[in-house]
Amino acid sequence: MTATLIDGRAVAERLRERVAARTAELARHGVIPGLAVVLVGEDPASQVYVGSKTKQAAAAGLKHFDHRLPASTGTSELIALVEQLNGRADVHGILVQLPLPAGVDSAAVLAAIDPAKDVDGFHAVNAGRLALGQDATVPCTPLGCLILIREVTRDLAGKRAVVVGRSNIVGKPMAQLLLQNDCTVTIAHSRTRDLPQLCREAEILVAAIGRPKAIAGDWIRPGAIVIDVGINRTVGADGKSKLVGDVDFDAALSHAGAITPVPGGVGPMTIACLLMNTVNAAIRSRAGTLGPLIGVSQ
Ligand SMILES: Nc1nc2c(c(=O)[nH]1)N[C@@H](CN(C=O)c1ccc(C(=O)N[C@@H](CCC(=O)O)C(=O)O)cc1)CN2
Repeated sequence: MTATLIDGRAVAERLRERVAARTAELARHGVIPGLAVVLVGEDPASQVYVGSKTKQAAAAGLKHFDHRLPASTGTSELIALVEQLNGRADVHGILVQLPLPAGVDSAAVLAAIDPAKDVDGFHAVNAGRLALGQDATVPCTPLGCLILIREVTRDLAGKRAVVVGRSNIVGKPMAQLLLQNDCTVTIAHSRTRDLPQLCREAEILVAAIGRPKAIAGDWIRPGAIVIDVGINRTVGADGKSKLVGDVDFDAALSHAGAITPVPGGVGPMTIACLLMNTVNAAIRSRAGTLGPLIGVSQ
């Protein structure tokens, strides 16, 4: 068996087209969704991600407001900026790029974001609403993973899903989304016993551990849907820098039914979902007057 590749770049492009179309409709009502992007320090990967976010926001017709601050910026200064952005009518979404420099209290900064403008879905109010099955802004990476899974099958009810990784921004919300879709969900982590055997039970396997090729090919149940969230920079045999996922992709190809590549899988979906969340925040800000939210099911 050779797995079908799930093309995250193509799915993200289609989602961005839907975002752009909805943004154009909002513009006819005088609303331009606005995204404030806060980048602290000089982390090279963060600079690339933030650059892609602002470029893609502009291409979809959103406004973006860039705040690039030195690594020496303190927690209280950042909170003051967030509070100022909370008060602006032209800012519908606030994104604080992570990781923040050591010494900044990230939790305090994220907690300062108005939950209605929390387009990353990291605020406790949104995490709580998601857990309760209420209308919530869902973190971009797990939302992107769900959309990719639904590209393969809409028949999720009763499926055995294993999420490897228990972070607040990927593992836990991913598990909530799968649960909402009637999967039987297990979250595995570094203390899980017999991880290979647990993974072999998974009809849907989401790997979000941040360790290159940690999931071996023979851990994968034949025909499983494998979603690889890992983006690990390694050095290839040729001495060049190479991105690899948390799954041993080459080995997994002969076991999985469908699999996301790295790069070109989950990563592009993260940014497309951020744009979707921002447009949805703009729609919600006008309490029912601007029509439906962009959904995952179209
Ligand atoms: N505030 C946030 N910070 C971070 C988030 C987030 O969702 N919100 N997620 C990650 C980084 N991230 C977005 O910010 C992100 C990571 C990767 C990609 C992506 O498109 N990756 C490409 C490869 C790009 C490369 O060459 O490095 C791919 O997988 O194809 C997009 C966004 C941490 N911080």
